[in-house]
Parts: sequence; structure tokens; C-alpha cells
Amino acid sequence: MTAIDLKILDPKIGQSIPLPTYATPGSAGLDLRACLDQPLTVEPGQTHLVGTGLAIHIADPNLAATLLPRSGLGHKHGLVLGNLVGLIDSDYQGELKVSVWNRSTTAYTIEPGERIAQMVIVPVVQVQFNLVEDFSESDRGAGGFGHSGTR
Ligand SMILES: O=c1ccn([C@H]2C[C@H](O)[C@@H](COP(=O)(O)OP(=O)(O)OP(=O)(O)O)O2)c(=O)[nH]1
Repeated sequence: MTAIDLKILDPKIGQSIPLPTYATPGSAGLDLRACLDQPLTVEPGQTHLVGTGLAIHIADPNLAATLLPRSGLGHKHGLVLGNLVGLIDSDYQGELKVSVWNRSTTAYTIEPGERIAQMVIVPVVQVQFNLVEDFSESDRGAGGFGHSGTR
């Protein structure tokens, strides 16, 4: 199990806003909460950048963090991420921010401390490119975007 340090930016974290925790031993994601002083209404079609009050420095270049929507918020209320997926670099030290996008036709009000997204730590492999004349043949070749049909 890899542990990374979490650095707290906002005094609300751990006080009025609890620290993120894994809900169950099998949880992949840590819920991130809206660090707001007052409720924020996101009108249909609008996006807002919402601070979490939390900064992490992953440091290990073999790891990154992804920010993903919470399924309940996304499915029931249309509140997803304006950037679809957030990618947190291992050398980022700023506040984690969540771009919330209301893709529904109904306004949604985020309460201070509400869990608005989830963060998943993922492995990263960096590559170096070697320029070649040809690829060795593969079964798929350049086929993609549905070329194999739907059934
Ligand atoms: O949802 C997000 C996405 C990114 N970040 C932070 C962490 C990440 O390491 C940094 C840069 O993100 P990204 O590389 O996606 O941003 P960019 O638009 O390419 O800008 P930059 O020039 O800052 O890299 O912003 C967030 O806090 N939330």
C-alpha cells in the first residue's frame, strides 16, 4: 500500500469539514468536499471552480491523482466535472479544485462541505519515444472507432 502525504490548506478541513477518508476498505476513491462559506447554486449549463481546501503533493512521478464525478450526483442531478476528468500531477502543490458542471436542466445548490467529486490515485508510466519507419504487424492494425461492429 502506497501512502502519500496530504497537506492541509484551509483550516476548515479536519474541523467543520472532515478529512477525506476511504468509505470502505475496498473503496478506490476519496470523496472531496466543497470548501465553501455559503451555498453555491449552479445553474443549468453553468460551470464553477470549487476549492476543496486540500492540497496534496504526491511527489512520486509513478503516481497521479484523478478527479472523477460522484455517480449519484452525476446521474441524479447532472452535476459532473467541467473538464470531465481532472488530472493531478505528482508535482502539483496547489489547492485541489473541482470544476463542477451542471449538465442538467435544473439548478443544483452545493452546500458547504458537500461531497462533490472523488479522487483516485493511479499509477503512471512515463514513456520515451523512439522514431521508427514501421510498426510490426498487429491483428488490429489501424482499425478503430467501431470497425469491428457492434455485436
Ligand atoms: O480538475 C482539476 C485539474 C487540474 N488541477 C490542478 C492539478 C494539476 O496538476 C494542475 C494542472 O492541470 P492540467 O495539466 O490539467 O492543466 P492545464 O490546463 O494543462 O494547465 P497547466 O498549464 O497548468 O498544466 O491543475 C485541479 O486542481 N483540478
